Amino acid sequence: MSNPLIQLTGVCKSFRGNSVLSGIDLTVMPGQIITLIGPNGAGKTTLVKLVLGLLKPDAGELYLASNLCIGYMPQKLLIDPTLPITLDRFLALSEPDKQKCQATLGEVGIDPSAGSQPLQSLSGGEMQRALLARAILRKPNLLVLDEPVQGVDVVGQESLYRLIGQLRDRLDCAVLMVSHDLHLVMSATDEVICLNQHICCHGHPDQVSSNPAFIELFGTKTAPYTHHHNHQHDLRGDVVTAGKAHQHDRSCGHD
Ligand SMILES: Nc1ncnc2c1ncn2[C@@H]1O[C@H](COP(=O)(O)OP(=O)(O)OP(=O)(O)O)[C@@H](O)[C@H]1O
Repeated sequence: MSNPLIQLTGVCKSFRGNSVLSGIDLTVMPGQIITLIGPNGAGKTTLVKLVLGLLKPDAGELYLASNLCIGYMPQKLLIDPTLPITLDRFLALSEPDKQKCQATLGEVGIDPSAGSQPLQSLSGGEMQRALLARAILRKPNLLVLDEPVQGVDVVGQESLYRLIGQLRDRLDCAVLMVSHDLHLVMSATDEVICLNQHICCHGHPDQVSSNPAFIELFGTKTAPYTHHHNHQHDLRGDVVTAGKAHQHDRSCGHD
């Protein structure tokens, strides 16, 4: 059996005496996709920063594998609107080989000719894909993604999560990501960790969605509902049946 890439045992973190994380146990195995989910202020980004080594735990153990190579995608990147930087130059800061950068752009679904565009001119979805391209340039064995679909419309979110799954398969890397929407990541994750300063519950997304601790945090209305697809969606995400589009709910007759 392979060794973990990351292992946290009993990790605690406080800021100015306020406990933000306590007793956190987390193991990330090679190839595994783990999603951290929790309300605002739950400590998700703090946990990510501990994994990245940007913060030190106050207590507990943090083990990082010696061969660990992390590709990080931040929640958002603030760029001065007057800064003259193209997408190509932005990627060159991480990887000087232009061909590799162009190939990576293609891999995340951006036309490589967009590389000459100012970074500030990219749409929200393109920017997230550009950040993902930068994160995978170093061929990491762990991708850390802090709210990767932020600012992306619902159809784009699904396709970005699909892309993350494809990248995991191709790069054979693990993924640790933060999300606010369990519904959307249901099919894209192997394990969900529901965090609210401590780990409230964890496991396969199906188990977590019916866990009382999850329902207490997110309510039954947001508890995700899943279905198997035997139908098509239109561009807005509605289901197309016999030429008519409708939105999914629990009363749908189809799978
Ligand atoms: N450097 C810091 N100094 C003081 N407090 C901090 C610091 N970093 C985070 N906090 C506090 O820790 C708590 C957890 O913050 P964190 O950003 O980890 O939450 P989160 O779950 O990622 O939230 P969100 O979903 O809103 O992004 C918040 O109350 C925040 O104000």
